[in-house]
Amino acid sequence: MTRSSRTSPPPGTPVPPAQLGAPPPGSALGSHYSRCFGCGSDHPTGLHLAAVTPDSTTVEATFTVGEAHQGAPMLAHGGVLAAAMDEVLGMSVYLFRKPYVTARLETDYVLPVPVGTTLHLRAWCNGITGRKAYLEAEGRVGAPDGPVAVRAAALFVEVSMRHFAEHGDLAAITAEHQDYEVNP
Ligand SMILES: CCCCCCCCCCCCCCCC(=O)SCCNC(=O)CCNC(=O)[C@H](O)C(C)(C)COP(=O)(O)OP(=O)(O)OC[C@H]1O[C@@H](n2cnc3c(N)ncnc32)[C@H](O)[C@@H]1OP(=O)(O)O
Repeated sequence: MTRSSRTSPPPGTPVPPAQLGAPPPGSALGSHYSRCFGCGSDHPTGLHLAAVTPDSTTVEATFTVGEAHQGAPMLAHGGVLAAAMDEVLGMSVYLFRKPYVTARLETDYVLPVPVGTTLHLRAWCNGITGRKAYLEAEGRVGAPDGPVAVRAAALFVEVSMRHFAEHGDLAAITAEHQDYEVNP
């Protein structure tokens, strides 16, 4: 895809290996928050993405475009597709066992995506330097090797758990995240 220098790792940056504590290959990845628009099971109109990691460093998920996701009649809304890409990108960087947030998200829309289409999503990390993680994702139509409909590249920035405590809902975080200490 056409990526800006802001979502491309500096030349020579290695692809990070699987982290100690990452889910083993083949694991299903749970939701990071039950009311998340992307993956939360309690979100009434969310995307309900459920993902697996085949190798502890990349993420795969499927997303079937429904009538609630339309922009033009019976075609997926681009912002919904970007949200699905953001979610799988976020899930993939979460494999590195640190909290990150999206700082920049670039999206190429390659094919129109009709309602009823199942997109096979995949996301992976191209490199991490300091707090910055450089990620990429694609969505393919109908099968893991189907035609590419959407591509995305992103810069995620590592934050401390205080980011979520200061700007969000500390009680909701602690209720669902015993894996992170909020005030380390
Ligand atoms: C609930 C509990 C969860 C627990 C943990 C589990 C999480 C599991 C998540 C799973 C899935 C998530 C789902 C999708 C993820 C979202 O959608 S996250 C929500 C959307 N994103 C946001 O709200 C982020 C809002 N932005 C910010 O808070 C701040 O701008 C940031 C991104 C934290 C950066 O601020 P900062 O910490 O002050 O850092 P700053 O020094 O400005 O930048 C650091 C570096 O990044 C660069 N940078 C920053 N922004 C940009 C940019 N836009 N373009 C290029 N470079 C940039 C800076 O130039 C700097 O580079 P260096 O000088 O170090 O070379």
